[in-house]
Amino acid sequence: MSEFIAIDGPAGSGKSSVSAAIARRRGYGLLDTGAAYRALAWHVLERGGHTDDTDAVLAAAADFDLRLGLDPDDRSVAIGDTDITAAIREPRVSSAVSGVARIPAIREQVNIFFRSLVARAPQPAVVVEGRDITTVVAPDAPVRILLTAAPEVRAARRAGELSGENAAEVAAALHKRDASDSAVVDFLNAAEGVEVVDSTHLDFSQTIDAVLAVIDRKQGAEHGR
Ligand SMILES: Nc1ncnc2c1ncn2[C@@H]1O[C@H](COP(=O)(O)OP(=O)(O)OP(=O)(O)O)[C@@H](O)[C@H]1O
Ligand SMILES: Nc1ccn([C@@H]2O[C@H](COP(=O)(O)O)[C@@H](O)[C@H]2O)c(=O)n1
Repeated sequence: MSEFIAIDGPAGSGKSSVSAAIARRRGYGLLDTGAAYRALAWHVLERGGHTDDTDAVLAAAADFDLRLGLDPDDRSVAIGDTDITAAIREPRVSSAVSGVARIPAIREQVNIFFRSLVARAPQPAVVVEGRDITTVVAPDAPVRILLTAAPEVRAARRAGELSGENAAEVAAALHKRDASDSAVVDFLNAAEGVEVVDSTHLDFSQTIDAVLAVIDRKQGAEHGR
């Protein structure tokens, strides 16, 4: 049985990039749970629907052949035979995704999918990153981390990735998404037993080291090392 390494945090906190680096370094799997929500949002839009329309989201979810793996070196996402790896990162999907994430039945459906992926994983552990992994998906995971950074730092990092986008608009969209998402699950405050790593004053490499230090300490305690 593969072990959960649960990492939550707000948008742009470094969850995906830091988790991928750690999974590669340790030979673990990587599960980007946000990619599943994004894929469903893309699917709703592709069917001509709107993610504010609960019936349209539920209908899309009933016909949702998501292909999402655990290989940190293969971050591809598909629905059936359609590769949507790049499409799910487009601003139109980022703006729509909170609409699918607010629906409890959708959260239950994707959580069943996540748990079954980890249960069948060939790796000894899977780094699972998202918003509710430490609290809902794997509240008993031996390693639970809230990765955060100051809002203006997160916005600047995200704006730095998106060439051609207006920095103020990128920041506004990121904060709007956090506001919508945090009304559904609390990923701004650490639940009991969850360790906080704040990367506001850390560079990328220092952040990886800080997260690895928590993982090593928690796994050592769990396995009596
Ligand atoms: N400590 C850091 N210092 C500098 N840049 C960082 C740091 N951590 C992450 N980054 C960069 O910040 C950007 C956002 O990181 P990433 O996409 O991993 O965040 P995320 O939490 O997964 O965001 P989202 O939830 O919006 O998908 C990336 O370009 C990443 O390389
Ligand atoms: N555990 C999760 C993960 C994600 N979401 C929703 O998906 C959106 C995209 O996530 P990213 O990590 O790719 O930014 C996010 O804004 C949430 O709406 C979620 O609800 N729970």
